Amino acid sequence: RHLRTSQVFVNSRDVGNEYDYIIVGGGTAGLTVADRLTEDGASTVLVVEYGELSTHADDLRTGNSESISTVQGGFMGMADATLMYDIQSVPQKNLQNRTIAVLAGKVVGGSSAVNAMMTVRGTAADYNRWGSFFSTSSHWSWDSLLPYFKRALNFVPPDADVTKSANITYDTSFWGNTSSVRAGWPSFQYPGTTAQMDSFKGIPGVPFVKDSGSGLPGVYWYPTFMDPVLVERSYARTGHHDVAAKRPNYHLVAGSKVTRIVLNGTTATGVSFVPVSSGPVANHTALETVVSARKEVIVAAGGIHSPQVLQLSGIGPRKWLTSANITTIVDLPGVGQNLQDHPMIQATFMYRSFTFRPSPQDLLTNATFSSWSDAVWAANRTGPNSIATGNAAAWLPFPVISSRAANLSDALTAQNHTSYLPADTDPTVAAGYRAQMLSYATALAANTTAFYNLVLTGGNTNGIVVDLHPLSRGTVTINPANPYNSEPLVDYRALSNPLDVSIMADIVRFTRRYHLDNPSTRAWGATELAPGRATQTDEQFAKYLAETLSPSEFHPVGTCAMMPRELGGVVDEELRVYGVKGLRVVDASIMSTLVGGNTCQTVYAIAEKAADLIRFGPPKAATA
Ligand SMILES: Cc1cc2nc3c(=O)[nH]c(=O)nc-3n(C[C@H](O)[C@H](O)[C@H](O)COP(=O)(O)OP(=O)(O)OC[C@H]3O[C@@H](n4cnc5c(N)ncnc54)[C@H](O)[C@@H]3O)c2cc1C
Repeated sequence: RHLRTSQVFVNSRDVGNEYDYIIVGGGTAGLTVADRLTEDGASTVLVVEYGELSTHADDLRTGNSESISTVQGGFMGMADATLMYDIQSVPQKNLQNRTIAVLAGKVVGGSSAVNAMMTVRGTAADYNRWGSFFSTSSHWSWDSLLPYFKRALNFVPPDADVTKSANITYDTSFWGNTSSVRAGWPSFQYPGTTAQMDSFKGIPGVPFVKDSGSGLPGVYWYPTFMDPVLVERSYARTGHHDVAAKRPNYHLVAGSKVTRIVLNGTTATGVSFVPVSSGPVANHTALETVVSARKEVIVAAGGIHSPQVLQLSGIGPRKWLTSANITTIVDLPGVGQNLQDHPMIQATFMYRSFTFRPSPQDLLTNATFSSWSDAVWAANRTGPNSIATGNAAAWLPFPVISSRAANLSDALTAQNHTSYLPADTDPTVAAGYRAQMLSYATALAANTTAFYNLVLTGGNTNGIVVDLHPLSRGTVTINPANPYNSEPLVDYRALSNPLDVSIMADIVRFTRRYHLDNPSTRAWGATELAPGRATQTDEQFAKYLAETLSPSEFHPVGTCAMMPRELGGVVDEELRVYGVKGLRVVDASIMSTLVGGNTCQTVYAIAEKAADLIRFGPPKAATA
């Protein structure tokens, strides 16, 4: 059975024996790299993807299911179980043993098919930090990534009338216009959103930034991963797969799980995969297909599954591999360590006198507004239904939100960092953690890294704030009881570094200040619903966070970190796996430290840069 084009297969029988490149995972990064590598018309690429190609008849123009293409609300994809992996974290010791849903997209397009479409970058300091772990002349820096951010997305400015009425600012010099992945804007904004942004002027020191792509922290507008003409999600499948699938040198096999990278000694020579439909299988089963890579294997299975694929292939911490009965080919202690994600903290406020109309709540309570909204959507796909999760937020440095930035910075420097890692952590991984914490200690006291995120929706209630740089580090481990047929064990190790409580407490305290003790919001009459005024001290916050914290905003990174090997790194600056020839990792897992923003745009930029590293090698200055 062939799907859509002759290059896309659901049956391994149709796959060739040998390709120049094999890409494990047809997600955000994998499809970007595949598109770029096949642009020359000559290099042959096979993408092996666990999920299916969405061929739903919901949308005849793009073949996407409505769960994927619908923009409104931004959450449809993640609520569709057919598109998501079914993973629960291990019980979180510091969160009253709660388990947490680990969300990741399982479909051609990966998590870009199901994400909330917020199109943001981190700050320049976040990207410079990655390079700083190598040298001052590293080619991983804001300046060297900016061209790849521009290549990654095609920015389409917002409608002139909406721009004017909502006071949207942007600067196209930070954007490109060539990619088939679009950064678009809804054709409507709620007036309360602009008011909520302006109200940050009531707090001294809050920066306002003209464009979300400028690498600066502050309050700003940002676009949506959306095709502004179709008013549908724009993602790696529509922007890269659909482009590459027209080329005879691009093949993708869907519904196929890579079980291991095939190694000849310590050289990657291909991959082995099995049909997902076959259910549980033993390793080296008769069902497996082995395909050879003439040049390279590129692992792009995402922050949760890339470390799993490496570990199943014998590349990882020897102790974990031995316990799962897997022969160690390369003892690489960092594989699956250093898990980071953005914790979401509940801080819920409700306004009694929010007079800005219409507001998002009117969609539910005002029949006239909601009928108008449906009518303009039906007529020409405009109006409130073109908003995903919103386009405005505050991304603030720690000294802006906390009076104890210098104290917490000193406390972080003075910590015995290793004591907050699992007891058997390899010394190289511990050294990398220490380097990260020292870098964060500087960042906590500086105005260049955003720690605080509050999304502004224009409504009369607001409930979630995000810690953009948690200090705690988790793990992703193959399940020793059944490594080939179970999802990996994901342990966020939430709040394992106790300073996270202090930082998150200050994040909530600042949110209180914004809503309750701010001349610009006073008239709105905010009431605090959570945590409630009784929660004041760090100790009280520790209890509140244990009860309510979600350690994930679905942005897992760091598990195949780009760091020097002596700092527990898994890949070098060219994203090559240490100790293995012909093998790279290209996806969210290579971020050594989280960026202060949702991760998808950064993944696209990493993948664009990786495609150049693969085709042309490192930039000239870096090799000189
Ligand atoms: C629910 C949700 C909401 C989010 N919201 C936002 C947002 O609003 N804005 C934002 O910027 N970011 C958001 N993100 C994060 C962002 O989407 C991800 O960081 C990014 O897409 C990750 O890209 P990736 O290439 O690393 O992994 P993915 O895009 O997840 O790709 C990995 C691919 O590998 C496949 N795979 C895994 N294992 C195997 C295997 N063994 N064999 C074959 N294939 C395999 C997977 O099926 C998947 O297709 C969100 C993520 C989620 C899950």
